[in-house]
Amino acid sequence: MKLGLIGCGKMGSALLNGVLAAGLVKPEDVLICDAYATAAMQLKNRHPSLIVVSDAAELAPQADVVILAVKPKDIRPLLENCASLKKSPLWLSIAAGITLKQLQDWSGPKARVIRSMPNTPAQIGKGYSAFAKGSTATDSDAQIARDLLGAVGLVDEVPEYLLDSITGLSGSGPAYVFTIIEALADGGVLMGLPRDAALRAAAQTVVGAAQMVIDTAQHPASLRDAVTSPGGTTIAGLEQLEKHGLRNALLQAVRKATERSRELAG
Ligand SMILES: NC(=O)C1=CN([C@@H]2O[C@H](COP(=O)(O)OP(=O)(O)OC[C@H]3O[C@@H](n4cnc5c(N)ncnc54)[C@H](OP(=O)(O)O)[C@@H]3O)[C@@H](O)[C@H]2O)C=CC1
Ligand SMILES: O=C(O)[C@@H]1CCC=N1
Repeated sequence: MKLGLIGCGKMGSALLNGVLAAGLVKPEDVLICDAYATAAMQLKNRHPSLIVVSDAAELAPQADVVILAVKPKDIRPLLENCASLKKSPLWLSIAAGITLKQLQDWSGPKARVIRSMPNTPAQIGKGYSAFAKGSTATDSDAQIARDLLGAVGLVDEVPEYLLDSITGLSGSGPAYVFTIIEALADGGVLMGLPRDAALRAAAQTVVGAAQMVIDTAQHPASLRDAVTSPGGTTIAGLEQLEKHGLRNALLQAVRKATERSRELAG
């Protein structure tokens, strides 16, 4: 399979680094391009066998599958520019908000399109992605999306209407969790821990707690109860989280981000 990547920015490079690390494709079978040439060269420096081409119109006919990793606003002109090419790849968009109907309208009625939403932990094989396929895409196209996204973490096929909420939760979610880790570490510093020790303790606590949710399949509330001794330290901390609205802050973050994803469709 010849894989193309259009847009070698933060998410495109995270995804490609993850796919290459997983060994799903060889770098010599991957074509890349970016409007900002330095972005493509940074990837090329890391994986010298990657093939750098000048633009999407040059890349698309040479690839079987193309990951579209440009900003939502750049998708339409890019696809319309490629719609008249003789050979069309399977388009795998990761753009927030851009719908299957838009992808199909802009790429032409025969084009095969998939809309997906990965997240940056894909870079280390710990991503979460969801995708939905367009009406002309086949089951084997869905399998390709499952293989590519699955090479860098967990993946689910979902009805398209769920993808904005997925974007608000797991697409944007790493940023919420980074903020939580930073704030936990600040708390440790406030209480006298050296900064590096506080950051290490905070990050590993988040990793461990998340892994327990996945491995034990227990409800988070039940796992939390096991930490929370009567009259102990944890309940004193939890009281403050409730008082200062952490739970509602996270609910509202996912709600706003989901609404923003819906707005991005225009
Ligand atoms: N960042 C994240 O965590 C996630 C992002 N996404 C989605 O991924 C997409 C990319 O986001 P992100 O990586 O953050 O963005 P970046 O801005 O980091 O990367 C996009 C790159 O694409 C380039 N580009 C724009 N137009 C073209 C074109 N026609 N041909 C080739 N390259 C082009 C841009 O160049 P220039 O800057 O010169 O325009 C830029 O270098 C977005 O649609 C976003 O919604 C999805 C999941 C998570
Ligand atoms: O902030 C954004 O719009 C992108 C989409 C999901 C994560 N980052």
